[in-house]
Amino acid sequence: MECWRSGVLVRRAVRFSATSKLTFVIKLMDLKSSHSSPVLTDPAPLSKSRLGLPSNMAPYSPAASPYSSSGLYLTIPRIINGKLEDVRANSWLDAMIASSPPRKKLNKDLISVTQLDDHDAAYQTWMMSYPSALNSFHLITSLAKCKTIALFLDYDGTLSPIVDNPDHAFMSSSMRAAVNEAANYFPTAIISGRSRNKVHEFVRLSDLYYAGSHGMDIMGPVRVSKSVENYCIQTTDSQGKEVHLFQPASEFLPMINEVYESLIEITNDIIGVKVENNKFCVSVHYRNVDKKMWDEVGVRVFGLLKCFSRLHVTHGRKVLEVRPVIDWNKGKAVEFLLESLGLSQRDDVLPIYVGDDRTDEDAFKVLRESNCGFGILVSNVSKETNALYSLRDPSEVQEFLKSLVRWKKSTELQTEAIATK
Ligand SMILES: O=P(O)(O)OC[C@H]1O[C@H](O[C@H]2O[C@H](CO)[C@@H](O)[C@H](O)[C@H]2O)[C@H](O)[C@@H](O)[C@@H]1O
Repeated sequence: MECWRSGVLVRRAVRFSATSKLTFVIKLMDLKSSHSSPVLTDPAPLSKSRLGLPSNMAPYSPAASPYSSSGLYLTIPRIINGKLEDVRANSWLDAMIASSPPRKKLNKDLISVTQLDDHDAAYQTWMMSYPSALNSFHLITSLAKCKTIALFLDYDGTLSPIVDNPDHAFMSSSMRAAVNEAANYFPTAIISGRSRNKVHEFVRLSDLYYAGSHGMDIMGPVRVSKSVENYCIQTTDSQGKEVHLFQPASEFLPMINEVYESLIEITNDIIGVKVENNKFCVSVHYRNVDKKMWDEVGVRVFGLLKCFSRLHVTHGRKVLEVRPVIDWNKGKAVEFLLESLGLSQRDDVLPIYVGDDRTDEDAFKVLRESNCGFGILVSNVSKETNALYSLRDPSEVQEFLKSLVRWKKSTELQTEAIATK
């Protein structure tokens, strides 16, 4: 594959795969020319010294990249001996299938009783390690006693069910009411892979915080914490309220737009592909693509990305996510929001993160490792995870949120009764 020269944007014909024998005209960037690019010459956009934040906000380290420098191999997590391990895969298709477990639509007419039993047995066994947050509710509330719960919620697959058309992933009004009530009682943030504006359009609630682009676009409270303040732009939200905007990947914006245009161009002949601009990242959906063409989608996306050394691809639910290679993710966003809210490093705070996707694992891991809160994985299939508890689907998430509010109201009533005695 050839790229462009001397930092000048040119269009070139690129042969993507020997099998398809198709030639596409796309815009590409030359790694060599990167030295003359204002976007690429800068060091990583977020560095320890520049941000002045703890080591957990350190810049991206190539050694930690899931991709080799050649871009030919990627590491994907697989369950080996019951543990999450990185294994190398050189097949796009393998990786895409491995990281996109099928949505479980049980058609009992088509699935044999044995298959159903096997699935249920595996799920029940898995739930012994990741118990239902509903069944464990008393344990959870005993942990939360005398503490402030901070709620972090993923959007797709957590607050809205997974649907074929990403533009139609609407939240039910009952879920909206449950989230709204929860936000009245607990500091609450939505952390999504979507652009912040888009997830806000879906949720349409004002009393919570939003982090879009997998945490790379955070609108949070104006906070006294000096450590985060310097990296934020003070602005006002749609209600005119003063807020802080934190966008650690802002210098990637031109590159992301460039790649977005190219991805549309190189995939427009594959039926079912949808390319979504999520501001600081781009999603290439293949949910509606014939399975025989998944490989081709991967070849084209990874082929294009070879020419963008500062972008990489992660896997979501039947989606390839193109992202800047900075050490920033949903886990970092949780830490940042806790810090902004004045809730970090406090024994009287219990952060709870609810999510369904691979990208949510970063947040689960942060909570698990800091030992200050926990994750709840939304899944109706067994999966290796850093979460502590599980919920089957968004309807159980809704029930969990309502239960938390009921519990909080009753503890407040009890406190009031004691105080008036
Ligand atoms: O972090 P999230 O809020 O979970 O966002 C992750 C991606 O979610 C969306 O895609 C997923 O949901 C779609 C709607 O149900 C579904 O069609 C798609 O197959 C899923 O991957 C969203 O469209 C992506 O941009 C987000 O990155």
